[in-house]
Amino acid sequence: MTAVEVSGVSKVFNKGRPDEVSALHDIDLVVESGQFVSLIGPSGCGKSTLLRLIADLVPPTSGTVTVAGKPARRARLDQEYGIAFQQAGLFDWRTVRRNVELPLELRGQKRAERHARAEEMLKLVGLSDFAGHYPAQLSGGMQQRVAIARALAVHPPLLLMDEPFGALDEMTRERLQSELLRVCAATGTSTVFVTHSIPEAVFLSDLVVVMSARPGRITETVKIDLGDRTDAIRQSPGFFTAITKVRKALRGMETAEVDA
Ligand SMILES: Nc1ncnc2c1ncn2[C@@H]1O[C@H](COP(=O)(O)OP(=O)(O)OP(=O)(O)O)[C@@H](O)[C@H]1O
Repeated sequence: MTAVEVSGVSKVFNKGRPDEVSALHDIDLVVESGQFVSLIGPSGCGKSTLLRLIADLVPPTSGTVTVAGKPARRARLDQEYGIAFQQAGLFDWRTVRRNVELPLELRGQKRAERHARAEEMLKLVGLSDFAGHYPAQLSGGMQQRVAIARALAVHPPLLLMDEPFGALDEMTRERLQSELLRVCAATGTSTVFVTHSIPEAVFLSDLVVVMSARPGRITETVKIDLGDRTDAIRQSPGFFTAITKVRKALRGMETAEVDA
């Protein structure tokens, strides 16, 4: 089954008003089960809007969005996906464990079950020792890991992430990228990931979707075939070749030479 299917989707904000914005035009996108797909493109090209459409946080003006074989609204109600945004969005007054338990509480899960699942997720992101801490006692990277643990707590088949590592330093960012891939592989989760970073998109993805400036369209999808993502991959010729390919696609120069 496909994880996400976006067909002929356009989005116009404030339609018919002077401040009308055509944010997305005729988007077709398929994310296969277990695939990691990144969205990249210039600021304002509609990456976040596309992610929000998949999450059913905004409705499309035209076209259809299917998640796990269901209309986006049904998928949202069934909690078919987890979301993690740039700000970790944790609740300050809840401990780390109780932040991770929140989506399970909303599902009406029993205390012991919630507890066990939260422990399992925190172990997965390497934060077992911090379960009783409050978010303010953690670094930004640790808070992001809690947000990822929370997004994964209900074992959603799909993870939607909007620049989750944007505010982090380069070393932490690279470490979390590797952790995220490990967690997704362990749980079989499909991911749609918005980023501004070409190396990040290439390192993480099976497919990098390149979008053009407003109204956002998909101009190219670049398949990334790098095998196991060890740290050594970041130094490999294949990694740099893929980066150049995405950069060319972003510049709209499929054939011309550009500096790598
Ligand atoms: N709720 C809204 N109401 C009106 N316009 C909106 C709304 N949300 C987004 N837009 C507009 O839609 C366009 C696409 O915005 P979006 O946030 O999706 O872009 P983006 O590619 O994620 O940008 P960035 O890379 O800067 O985060 C922008 O012109 C933005 O102003």
